[in-house]
Amino acid sequence: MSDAKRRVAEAAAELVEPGMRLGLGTGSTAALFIEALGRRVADGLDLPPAAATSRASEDAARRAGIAIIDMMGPDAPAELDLAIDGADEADPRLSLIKGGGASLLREKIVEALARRFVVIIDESKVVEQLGAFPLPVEIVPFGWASTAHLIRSRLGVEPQLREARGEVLKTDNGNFILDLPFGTIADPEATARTLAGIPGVVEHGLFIGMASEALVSDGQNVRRLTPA
Ligand SMILES: O=C[C@H](O)[C@H](O)[C@H](O)COP(=O)(O)O
Repeated sequence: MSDAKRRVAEAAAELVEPGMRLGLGTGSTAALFIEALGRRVADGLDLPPAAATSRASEDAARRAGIAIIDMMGPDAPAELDLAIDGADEADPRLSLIKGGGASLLREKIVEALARRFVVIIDESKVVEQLGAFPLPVEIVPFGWASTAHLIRSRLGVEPQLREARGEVLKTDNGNFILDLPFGTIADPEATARTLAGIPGVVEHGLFIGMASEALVSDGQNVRRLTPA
């Protein structure tokens, strides 16, 4: 699917116009978008500093010659023109599961600022119902097992603490990730509300009502999807 990722990344880079305030996503597809955007910047596209959604994307943007906003400082923006990011699943309403790369919190903060949020995905990510991809949830480390118990009892799913290289994974924000293997999420809004009401949950990877459109590729063509 790397041809598909490259095609949507390049199509997304063509959406960028001079002066646009951008949000830069995270993950393998977003990384290809950042590279493609960097080539346009090298060719003279003039952009104000962009908001990156992870340390990895900040580094990728700097390598590509794209200036970055200090999102820890007082100049973090109130609005962006366009955010571009990948996703793990998208349903016909363009409700998304995100966070496979553990960056869902910064992604949600940045993408909520965007007047237009374009999702770039390959065909394998388009689903009728969300949930085959385990739903990532960012939680604070304090009491993480208690938070997992509450999630289990309120949602009937067995949370898995995410590890990487044999250690508990820490996000860019110093938090942990629980992955929730629902199989199917019958009511994403209700699931999102339940998770938001559990102490210790910082944010979940359901992005509902945020995406304006998706660019989807099978490796040959790119089609545009809007929320059903
Ligand atoms: O935390 C990571 C993000 O939500 C990614 O955008 C998502 O996991 C998709 O990544 P990829 O483009 O590598 O499949």
